[in-house]
Amino acid sequence: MSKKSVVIWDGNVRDAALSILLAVDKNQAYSNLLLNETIKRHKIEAKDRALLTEITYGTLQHKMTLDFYLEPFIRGSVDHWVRWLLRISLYQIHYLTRIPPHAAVNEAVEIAKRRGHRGIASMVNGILRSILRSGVPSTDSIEDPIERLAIETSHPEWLVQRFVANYGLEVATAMLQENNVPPVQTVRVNTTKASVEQAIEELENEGLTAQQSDIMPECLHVTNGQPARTKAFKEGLITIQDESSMIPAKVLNPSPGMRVLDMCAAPGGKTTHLAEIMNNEGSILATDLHPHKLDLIDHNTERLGLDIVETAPIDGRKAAEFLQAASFDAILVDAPCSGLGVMRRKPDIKYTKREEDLENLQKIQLALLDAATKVLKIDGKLVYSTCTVDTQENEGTVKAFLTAHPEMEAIQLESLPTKLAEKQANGMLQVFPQDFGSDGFFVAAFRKKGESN
Ligand SMILES: C[S@@+](CC[C@H](N)C(=O)[O-])C[C@H]1O[C@@H](n2cnc3c(N)ncnc32)[C@H](O)[C@@H]1O
Repeated sequence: MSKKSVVIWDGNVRDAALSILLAVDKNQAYSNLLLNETIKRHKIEAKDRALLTEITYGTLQHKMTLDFYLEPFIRGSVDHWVRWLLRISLYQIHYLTRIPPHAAVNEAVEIAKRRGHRGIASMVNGILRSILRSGVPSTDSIEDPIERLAIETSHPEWLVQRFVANYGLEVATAMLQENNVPPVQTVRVNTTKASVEQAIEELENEGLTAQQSDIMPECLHVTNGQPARTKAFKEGLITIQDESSMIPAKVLNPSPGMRVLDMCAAPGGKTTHLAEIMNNEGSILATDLHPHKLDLIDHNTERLGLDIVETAPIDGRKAAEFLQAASFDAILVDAPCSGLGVMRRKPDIKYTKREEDLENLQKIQLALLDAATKVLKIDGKLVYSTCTVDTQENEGTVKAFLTAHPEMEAIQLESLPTKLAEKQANGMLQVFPQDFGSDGFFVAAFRKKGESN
């Protein structure tokens, strides 16, 4: 968050949603962080929490579509906050069937009176009631298919264009639509402390609903309740993590006793998974460019009771200057990336990311991988992962890396659950959000060849 934003809570869900969205827009606050902070600070109860989350995320997710729907009904210019009020109100009217439209209009009018004056309230009332009478306009009038898809799914045109060019219209459309579907909460069971059955039982004893995933065995889908607030979490039985983020450690699959490097490790979601897979035997060096982020890794390892992890502030691109050559059995490079696979969780990314932001990422990714090869043992395994859906940063980086490193070879992704293993091709796996309802993610694996092979 660039500026500290604090949202006042007076029990009015729509007003709080409006304040969050205004802060996200004006101060470049992150929607997920500000929403969580608001809920925590004001101890907002479950019912209000669910509606606040739904209205805030939903409005942000559908912002461009809502603007298209509102356009014919707005005459002249309206204040910034009034536009956001119209968006949250139309979001409820158009997308939330359980809220009676007149209730959404009345709430909007009250907020307009409180924040503005009677004149604004009457304009808001007029606009919303006109939409209720005549319905929202059809997108059929948009001739250009990319522009239409951009408006219908509320993504900027450059992104739609890029996805279509990379993956074709059908896959891109499914992905753009899925980005507007709220994610399922998932947690990873710390198998050094509890079995999957025990973790489910603990969570259910605390009133949550959890089921084992049919993809990743150590993953639970939590459909009711807040796992981060449970005793099971505090006692280190679980980690909050998206199911796709569990793939890289599974693919690296280090054996107990190995020496492992996790090069871009903070906040430690994958470091701790690696330590669990190693049954807390061996050693892991978890490094990150930003020293202040290393505390997050330490907190996580402590909570989970994993003591084989050491942390160090190292720029991964310079790893060979600080670490012994050919000294690691296995290395994970979970690289900085454009994050286009996680837009469901962070819808503001859609509107703030620029195409030029993506340009330098491959250079950093290649520099990290290059350094990793130097500190990897012969026959050692290297896994590269990103939480993005972009051929340049994923397949493109792999191709450039293999060209520059004849001593490295792409290898099959092993130890993956069948449904995921089936999707790999040439030592690479691209998961789209629409595949399993998890984040968009990419993983590739390599082996360092010996002298003679
Ligand atoms: C995708 S996140 C890592 C998430 C982490 N692996 C996890 O599972 O919790 C990428 C991380 O790379 C770090 N980073 C960025 N540039 C780096 C560099 N040159 N060397 C090391 N780490 C870097 C960022 O600080 C960020 O924490």
